[in-house]
Amino acid sequence: MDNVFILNNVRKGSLKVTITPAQHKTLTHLPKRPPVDLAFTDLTYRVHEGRKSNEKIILKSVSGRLRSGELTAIMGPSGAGKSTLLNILTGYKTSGMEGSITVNGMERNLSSFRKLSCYIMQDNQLHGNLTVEEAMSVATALKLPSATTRGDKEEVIQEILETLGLSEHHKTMTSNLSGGQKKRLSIALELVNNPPIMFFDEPTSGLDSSSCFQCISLLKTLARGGRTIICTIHQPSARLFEMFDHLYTLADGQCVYQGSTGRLVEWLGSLGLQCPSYHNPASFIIEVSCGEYGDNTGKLVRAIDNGKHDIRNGMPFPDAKVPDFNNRKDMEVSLKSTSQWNKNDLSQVQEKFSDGPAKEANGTSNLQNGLLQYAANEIAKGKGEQLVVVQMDGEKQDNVEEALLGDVVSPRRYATSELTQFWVVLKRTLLFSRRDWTLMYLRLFAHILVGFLIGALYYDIGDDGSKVLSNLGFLFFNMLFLMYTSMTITILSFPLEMPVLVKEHFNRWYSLRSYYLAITVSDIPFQAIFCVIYVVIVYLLTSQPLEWFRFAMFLSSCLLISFVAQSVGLVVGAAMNVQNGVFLAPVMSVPFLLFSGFFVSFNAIPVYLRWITYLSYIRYGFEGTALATYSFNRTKLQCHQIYCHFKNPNTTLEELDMQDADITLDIAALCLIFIILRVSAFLFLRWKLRSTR
Ligand SMILES: Nc1ncnc2c1ncn2[C@@H]1O[C@H](COP(=O)(O)OP(=O)(O)OP(=O)(O)O)[C@@H](O)[C@H]1O
Repeated sequence: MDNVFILNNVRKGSLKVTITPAQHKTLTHLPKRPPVDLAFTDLTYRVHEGRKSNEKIILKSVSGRLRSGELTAIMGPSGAGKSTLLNILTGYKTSGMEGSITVNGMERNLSSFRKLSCYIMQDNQLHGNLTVEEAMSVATALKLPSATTRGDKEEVIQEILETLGLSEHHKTMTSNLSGGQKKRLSIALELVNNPPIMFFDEPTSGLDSSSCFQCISLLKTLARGGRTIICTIHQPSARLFEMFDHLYTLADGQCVYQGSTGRLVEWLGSLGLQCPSYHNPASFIIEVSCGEYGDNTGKLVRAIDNGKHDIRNGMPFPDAKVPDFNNRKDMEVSLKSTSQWNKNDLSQVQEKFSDGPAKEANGTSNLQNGLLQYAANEIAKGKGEQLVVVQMDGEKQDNVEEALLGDVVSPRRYATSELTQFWVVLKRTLLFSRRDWTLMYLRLFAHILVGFLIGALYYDIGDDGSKVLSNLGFLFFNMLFLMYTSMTITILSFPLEMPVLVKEHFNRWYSLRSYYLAITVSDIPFQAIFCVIYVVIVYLLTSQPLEWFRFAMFLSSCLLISFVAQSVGLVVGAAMNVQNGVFLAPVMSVPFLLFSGFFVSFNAIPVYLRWITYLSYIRYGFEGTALATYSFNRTKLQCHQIYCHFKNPNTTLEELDMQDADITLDIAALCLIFIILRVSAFLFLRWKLRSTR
């Protein structure tokens, strides 16, 4: 970032410093999007704690307006409800909310709104194994329509990276970027489709003062491009605070200030709260909200009408009295002042957007419309009716129709087809596997090492009639080893993907279906290769029958067991966190191991417990390998002792109650369990994504 900042605007008495980026960088290659204003009225958010009757109100009927072309800060003491408000405005939280949210004066359609907005969460949520350039390529491949040419995508990437000061680092791995660079990359990724509304949760957290300044000045530049930029921020320095155009302050779930940052001190002064000289106004409003100057929250909330008033530059302070909309005179006064505000707003907007000047001639503005609607509703409520009146500024309405209605008409939720999303996510996942070779080598090493160990332990026992019981132990161990290796890998790795998935899926990069398909398909070839290597080693070293069809059946059972166990890992990984999963998955497997037919034969199991054997995938795998080894008219085994009870393979099958078993059924059962588990994992993942919101 090489923005040069100029200081201006020295005012009488106190030094008033406005920091303005001297040189605006423009992003010319991004898709054109309309300016969008967001308003919320009487927003209440409740949660139930413990018992259902224990209700907690987090946001208490707050209202506000967030305008395009402005950088808005949502501030307040810890626990005031900033993140909650942001989560509601983004659409991340939807349940438990009351009140109305409008987009350019029209009731928000969440699905369309999410196409216009992006939410950049506090912890960046980036994949560390990609370079900046690769991460940007993935973002452009997913967020720009497939029709966009490769050249155009590259231009978009180059332009964004240059504007955000990341072009020097395009080959740097994301994990090696500094905190500020990671934040800029998060912004760059979302900027690809040029969302007109961008939400940031604590964009400056964890950054030093210089990076904070760079970050906020970047947000300011984005706002100056006509976007609506909203971020929560804890307690900015005076220098940062001055950079915000608009401040929305919460205290205890209520709005204590809404308006331009420049008028905060004056407004508080008018209410008898004098900000000490040389004191940071941002700190002062937080201190006031925390009650350090007495209990002023009620007074401030009433004065600002819980966010319905807006303290604008150059406008008289609103009457702290709440207008009575049943009183016609009050309503006329309010509407008159609103129309004045909007003329002012419009002239500001005209200055700001050289490419899209607002037309004063269009007259009625959104704020005025909001008030008109509010007034009409208030009057209607008095008569026991509910009116919904929506009037709009002509230009904005066109924009919204283009962006919102256009999207509603379009059946597509995403910029690209699900096939493209699948392909891009698959390629990205394979790239991670290539980059993260440690885990791959470990898995390969484990399969080879254990293969040789087992081969040495059970060396040459496969055709020995006196060692059939040991051979059955070998068959069972195979199941155990393949089950645990494939299951634990997924339990450990899948939940780590979750935060990035939440962000990317919420910001409409891809559908959950394409993502899930891609990540489930991506590991299957690796697991298959490891399994084949292991099976070849142990099959040969233990001298199992050297017939191709037996080997094929043996291998198929082993492969299916590892795929099914991997699916169990996916279900557990999708449904719970690593700690719970690591404990629960092996514990859950115990009944399946007990009822596998190795420890107790089917006929010896009490009738009321036999149903568990039908659910035990280990049983089908064990039966499959046992049949491959001893069924299909296998000739008698060699016997080097006086008497070998299991010399005849049929005796072994009888002992295991497998003489009537059919390997086709075992394979079919494993395939069915595999499909059921994969679908269940998808459903759990969908549930988890919804429940985290
Ligand atoms: N699901 C929930 N159940 C119970 N209480 C909740 C829930 N979500 C939020 N809260 C409470 O609501 C209040 C506001 O939380 P929120 O995270 O919005 O505050 P915040 O202003 O962002 O705080 P901070 O600046 O510390 O992050 C807090 O007291 C929090 O404990």
